[in-house]
Amino acid sequence: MESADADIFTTPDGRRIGGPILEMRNITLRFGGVVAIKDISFDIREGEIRAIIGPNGAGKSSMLNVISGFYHPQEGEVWYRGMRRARMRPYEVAREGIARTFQNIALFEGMSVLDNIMTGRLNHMKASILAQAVWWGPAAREEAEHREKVEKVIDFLEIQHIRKTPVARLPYGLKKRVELARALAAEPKILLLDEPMAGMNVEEKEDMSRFILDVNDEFGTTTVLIEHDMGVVMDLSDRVVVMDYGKKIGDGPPEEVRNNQAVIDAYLGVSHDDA
Ligand SMILES: Nc1ncnc2c1ncn2[C@@H]1O[C@H](COP(=O)(O)OP(=O)(O)OP(=O)(O)O)[C@@H](O)[C@H]1O
Repeated sequence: MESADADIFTTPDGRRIGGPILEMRNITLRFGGVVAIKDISFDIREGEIRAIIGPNGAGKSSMLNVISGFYHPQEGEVWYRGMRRARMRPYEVAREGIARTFQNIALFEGMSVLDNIMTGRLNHMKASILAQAVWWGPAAREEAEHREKVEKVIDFLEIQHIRKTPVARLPYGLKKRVELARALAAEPKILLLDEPMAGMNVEEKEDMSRFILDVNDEFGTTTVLIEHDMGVVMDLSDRVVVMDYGKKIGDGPPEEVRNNQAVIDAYLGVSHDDA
């Protein structure tokens, strides 16, 4: 059940869920004549794993792009940490603590894993690149601090063995893990994952699921994910928003959504009969 208010509670697996950290209020997004999102409202509570699902073209990526500041809705409000968010550019949203991964991996292929993850720290760098070049001493100190944060992420995601490897040489599943590492290196309050399991084999999915579950405990992060693998969504999520043709047709814990007739009709019924 969706609880009425911001009571703090603990999930069966021990994660503490707080009040809403992000609220989408009556969001409508149009591209010319196409209405990608139609008057959708939902909230994301601190510490929870919140999934957005729906058939192809339902508007999931558009919603993620509204959250990340890439798209600006024509109507509606985004409330973040109790305040209405002004229109912001993606880098400003990132600076406010919202980091994301992409459906198609967006890493620097020629750079090492470590250097890719370091780029996740850019928002935290006080000195400009130029200043860093000139004032060598402070910049070196700052770099050491960033390295420490990055090492924590590398340990957490168990990728020490590939830290020097150019990303281009990695198998797909590890690339996805490096993307997650880069997002985590930004120390986000909210982590947006766009199809984190896409293209992965079973073992890679299991690893990724474990990391997503543990991320809150380790870094205090709230996670929002789009995912097509229903098994993963049902296992991982605390609550699920279901979209279809830009509308919200379901919202609640996985078992509730799974039994929602509108959802079954639109999406789940045809291809999934897993218990
Ligand atoms: N930049 C854009 N310009 C025009 N139309 C767009 C744009 N982005 C999305 N749309 C349209 O908005 C609707 C929702 O698309 P969106 O990509 O958000 O769906 P989705 O649920 O993420 O789909 P998928 O699961 O296939 O990734 C679609 O009709 C799509 O064609």
